Amino acid sequence: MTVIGCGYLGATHATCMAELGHEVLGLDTDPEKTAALAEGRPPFYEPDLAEMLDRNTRSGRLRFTSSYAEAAEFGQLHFLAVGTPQRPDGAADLRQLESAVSLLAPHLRRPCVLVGKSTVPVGTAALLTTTLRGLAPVGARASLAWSPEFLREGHAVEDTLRPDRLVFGRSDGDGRSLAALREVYVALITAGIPVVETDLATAELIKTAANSFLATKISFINAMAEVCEAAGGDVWQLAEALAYDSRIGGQFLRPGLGFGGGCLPKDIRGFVARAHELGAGRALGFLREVDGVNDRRRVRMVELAERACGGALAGRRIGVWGAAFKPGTDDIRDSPALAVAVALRERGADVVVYDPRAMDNARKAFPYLEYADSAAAAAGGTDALLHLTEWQEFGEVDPAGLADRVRAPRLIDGRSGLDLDRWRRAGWTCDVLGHGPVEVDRSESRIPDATS
Ligand SMILES: NC(=O)c1ccc[n+]([C@@H]2O[C@H](COP(=O)([O-])OP(=O)(O)OC[C@H]3O[C@@H](n4cnc5c(N)ncnc54)[C@H](O)[C@@H]3O)[C@@H](O)[C@H]2O)c1
Ligand SMILES: O=c1ccn([C@@H]2O[C@H](COP(=O)(O)OP(=O)(O)O[C@H]3O[C@H](CO)[C@@H](O)[C@H](O)[C@H]3O)[C@@H](O)[C@H]2O)c(=O)[nH]1
Repeated sequence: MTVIGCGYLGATHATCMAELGHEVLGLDTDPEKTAALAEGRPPFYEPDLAEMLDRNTRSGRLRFTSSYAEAAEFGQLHFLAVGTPQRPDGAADLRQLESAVSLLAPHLRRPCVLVGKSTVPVGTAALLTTTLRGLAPVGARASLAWSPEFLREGHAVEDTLRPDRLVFGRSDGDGRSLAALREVYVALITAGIPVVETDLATAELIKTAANSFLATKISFINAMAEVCEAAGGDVWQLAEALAYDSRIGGQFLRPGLGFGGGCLPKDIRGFVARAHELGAGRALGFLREVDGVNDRRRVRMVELAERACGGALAGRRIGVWGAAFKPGTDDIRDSPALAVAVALRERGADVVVYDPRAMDNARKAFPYLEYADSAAAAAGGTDALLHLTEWQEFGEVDPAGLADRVRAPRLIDGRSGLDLDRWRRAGWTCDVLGHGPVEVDRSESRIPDATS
């Protein structure tokens, strides 16, 4: 099989497929990426991936190329894992997918199945089927299926090898695609992973619906945080009490700085845009509010920093702990932490950032921010310290040792994971996003995605 597009999703998928015993050829148009992968080095940080990649490249089961002719010759199953980033108008940009199918199709010589794994607006598989039919030689008998991916960065390997479910979407009467997918995933299916076999449109929709639900859950609890701030309630206790209700559950109910990353923000916007095209825009109106609540978390964080600095940020030094959009990854796409860091800088603060894994990516994207090489160094000499990505390392820092190094021992916690009683005992003033009085109407304010 081949895996076309070897980014966060594709490199992990290719490696895990090889781990399951398949012969895999990964293809990417970025030669630096394929060169690193071929040497067994992932071009990004993902726990457990490096060792598995190294093992499978050394065994020869996993290889990489940038040649579509080679890929067409190699496999009868071609997974499509290229990017579907957000367009300026909010819709999904499908050019990488269109290009991948257009480049592969003319080389196909024997019956094969293309399987989309990228996250797409409903109707994309039908469009790509037309492209495929137009460009593939008749004898190739190429068909297209859609099997969306649900892995989380930071848990990508375990999520690929032990997913909650598999979704196989295929066009009417295309038993060949289903048989091929069942064969590829036989080990997982035998282990009891549920499979939903459906049509192409439903498969595409399942993915965007899942991400929309997750985003909605996060924004729901962050909306409760806004109300708690106004009413003097404690959103953490509220979340805990909701989580005991097994119908609600505790996952994706952590209040704080909200969601970022290369998936949830763009996927809810792409879903809204597509629903409008289909004349079903009203059905997804609530997702705009989900997005709006999420934006306001970033605005609120900046306000808390401003207040902690006596009302003005100009000339103040602010330490930012975290650059990745969440712990466990070096991915900074639409990172809430960096959006806040950039907004503080724009308001005149000197901002110094530290992240255990995402420093290189952050430096490349925001060379004008200052970077420190440790959590303690980022805190040094600051007027306020912001905890914005909940890496375990930050929870292990001794606040007493840090208090002497800062200009003022003020912490603002935008995430969970710090023992704030300990920080307070060490002399720190601690504000928590989600507590404290609301002072201004933020309905019109917005901090745009700093990484777009
Ligand atoms: N990152 C995740 O955790 C995750 C999880 C589930 C689904 N997804 C979805 O998977 C898709 C890929 O996401 P990602 O995070 O891996 O993106 P990414 O940007 O990290 O990877 C995309 C890769 O495709 C390559 N590429 C672009 N055009 C190409 C072409 N024509 N031929 C071959 N390679 C090409 C790029 O060089 C890049 O390496 C998106 O649709 C995303 O929404 C991502
Ligand atoms: O209770 C929570 C849970 C998460 N987050 C934030 O939400 C964002 C997304 O987190 P997560 O969903 O764990 O990360 P992703 O790797 O982006 O994974 C999502 O996006 C992928 C790409 O579509 C899907 O495959 C996954 O199923 C889906 O969880 C991050 O910024 C988190 O900090 C919260 O603020 N509160």
